[in-house]
Amino acid sequence: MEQRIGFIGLGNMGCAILHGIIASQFIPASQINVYDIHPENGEKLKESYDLNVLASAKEVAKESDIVFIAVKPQNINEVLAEIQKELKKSTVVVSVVAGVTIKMIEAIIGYEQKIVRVMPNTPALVNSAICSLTPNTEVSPEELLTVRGLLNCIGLTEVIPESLVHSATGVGGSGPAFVFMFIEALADGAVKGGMTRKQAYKFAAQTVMGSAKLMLETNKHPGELKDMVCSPGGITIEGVQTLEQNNFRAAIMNAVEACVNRSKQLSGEK
Ligand SMILES: NC(=O)C1=CN([C@@H]2O[C@H](COP(=O)(O)OP(=O)(O)OC[C@H]3O[C@@H](n4cnc5c(N)ncnc54)[C@H](OP(=O)(O)O)[C@@H]3O)[C@@H](O)[C@H]2O)C=CC1
Ligand SMILES: O=C(O)[C@@H]1CCC=N1
Repeated sequence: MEQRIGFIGLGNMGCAILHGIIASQFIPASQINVYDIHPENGEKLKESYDLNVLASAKEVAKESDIVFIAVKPQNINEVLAEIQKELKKSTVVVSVVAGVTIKMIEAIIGYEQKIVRVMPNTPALVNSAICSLTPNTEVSPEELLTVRGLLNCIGLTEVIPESLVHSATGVGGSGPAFVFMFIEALADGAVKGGMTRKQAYKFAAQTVMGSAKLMLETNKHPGELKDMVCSPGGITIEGVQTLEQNNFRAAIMNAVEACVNRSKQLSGEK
């Protein structure tokens, strides 16, 4: 891949994507341009990778063919306003900013600019992300394929209509936080039973990872996989009943719904 990739915003999400891309060796670090308002964030990356730490968002926009915007929603407008004049017509702007719609971005950098909204998640750091992609009409199928190819090196990808990005945010973007809470709670249960914290985290994390891998690789329904664990008159079904009595599923659904609603609010939807 000859394209030069730019990152504006080197926080949790920007760095997770960047580390994942470099670890995949899909492109050399020398083809990556980065900028963060905190110079130390770029300097820290420079200690590990031979990438280009630039002095402004403008320079990243000027020197890159694909520009990832990975700042918080409250900061994106200033970034877009700053880079607008530097963007080439051929540059693809990739926004991972939750709740900020393509129209909101076009309103600042222009309706002819190529934009892809992406909703990634932090497992990008270990090349195990799920990223949704939503292009505007300026992005050609080949250009979308290029961006998708880049994101395929950090995990799974799915092209979705913008109407589904709120849900992708709730389940994919925010989902890892709920999974980590679940892992912590699983481990607490094991610690209550006498396991050390370290052992409990290892069992809990591997159980979640293994269960997800089992589902993704067998394509079996989660209910069927749950039933495979619940021996008749056995142990697991006791726990399942407890979770049902405590509205476990509803609690998770409500958490995703809360994220969807917040995303809609950020997008100016009712
Ligand atoms: N974290 C996640 O799991 C996910 C995040 N996202 C999205 O990714 C984006 C970034 O999130 P996250 O990485 O968590 O946030 P972070 O705050 O960790 O990272 C953003 C970085 O950009 C910096 N920044 C702020 N303004 C500018 C600017 N004008 N120019 C350059 N850098 C700037 C921030 O500095 P400062 O700290 O001073 O603001 C910070 O260092 C958000 O829009 C979020 O919605 C999407 C999916 C998942
Ligand atoms: O919490 C947030 O706002 C970001 C977007 C999705 C995950 N993290």
